[in-house]
Amino acid sequence: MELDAGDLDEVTLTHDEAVLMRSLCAEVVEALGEADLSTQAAMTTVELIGCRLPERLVAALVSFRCNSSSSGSLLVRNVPVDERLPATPADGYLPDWRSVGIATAAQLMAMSHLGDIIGYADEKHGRVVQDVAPIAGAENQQENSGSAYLELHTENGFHPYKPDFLSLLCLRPDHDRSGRTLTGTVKRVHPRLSKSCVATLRQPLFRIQFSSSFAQLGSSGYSEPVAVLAGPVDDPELTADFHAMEPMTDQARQALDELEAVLTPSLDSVVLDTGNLLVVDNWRAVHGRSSFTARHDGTDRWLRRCFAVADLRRSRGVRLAGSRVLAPLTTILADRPTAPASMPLPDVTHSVSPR
Ligand SMILES: O=C(O)CCC(=O)C(=O)O
Ligand SMILES: [Fe+2]
Repeated sequence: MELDAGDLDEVTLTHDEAVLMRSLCAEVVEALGEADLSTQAAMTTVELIGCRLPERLVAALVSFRCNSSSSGSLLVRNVPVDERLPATPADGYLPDWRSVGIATAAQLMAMSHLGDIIGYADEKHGRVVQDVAPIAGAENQQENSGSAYLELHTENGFHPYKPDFLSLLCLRPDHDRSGRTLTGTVKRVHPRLSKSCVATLRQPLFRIQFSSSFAQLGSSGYSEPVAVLAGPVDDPELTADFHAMEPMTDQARQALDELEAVLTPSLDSVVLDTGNLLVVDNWRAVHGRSSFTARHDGTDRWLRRCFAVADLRRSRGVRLAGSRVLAPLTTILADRPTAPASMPLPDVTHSVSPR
């Protein structure tokens, strides 16, 4: 069997592979029973059973983990999900993961090959698999509960422990199949960026506003200044958010606008369908979503999202022993040593208001 997946953007599981994966999912559900998913014990169970996933799928995930892909994403089709799905959760919060146990196990097993799965106490009660569904009244929110165009972003780019990978598993597409998930990477477009733009994007002249679930009273509400680009010239790491990122100088604003103008026509887009798992390299690609119309009738678009980090030990001090859930961001920041007084602060005199 050819196991070097190379630069692969897509894998479709064969019938036999999907049957094997479904039986492993059932095994995970059975083994976990009533267990709390956000514990190390549950993740060990997932990982052990996940070692037996179809070799072709594991090879693609391992290759993506180590080499990424030219699009910064990997789409896996024909992933098993539960035969009878409950209604799309109207409040974006499924009471019990076991009602979609097969899909949950499938996503966790796949993600366990990309890194260690984590959740954030600030988001959906720290769940390690979260529901992404449109919420009535939140249509225009720049959050995954909205249905308007969701601008391109690095997931939790403002967070000191942002995920290295995220995945979105589709349980239901929207009725009109117009909600397209978008991904974009600088690897594709770097020759089209001007030299001065690249030089500016490599400086820490940008700060990112915390998304609402992470912003608590008393916090500054912004990340430390960050650079948009880092690392290799022809395949840089990218941290961007075209909604929540605030350039701190006029030059930084121009550079971010140039990046957005160059990136937008180059995007990959996919209408995720039932059983499609999209994995995104959160260091190489930004993602977003086109608009769609929600009906709030129990059959709306429904994705489930999961995060993984390459090095779980980095966050040891901000998790309880045996837990995969990171403490609230305000607690993490409050416990951090303050910057030495001599550290120069970026010039914020030309700051512009966020879009
Ligand atoms: O709805 C989508 O396709 C993407 C949503 C998203 O960006 C997220 O849940 O992080
Ligand atoms: Fe996102």
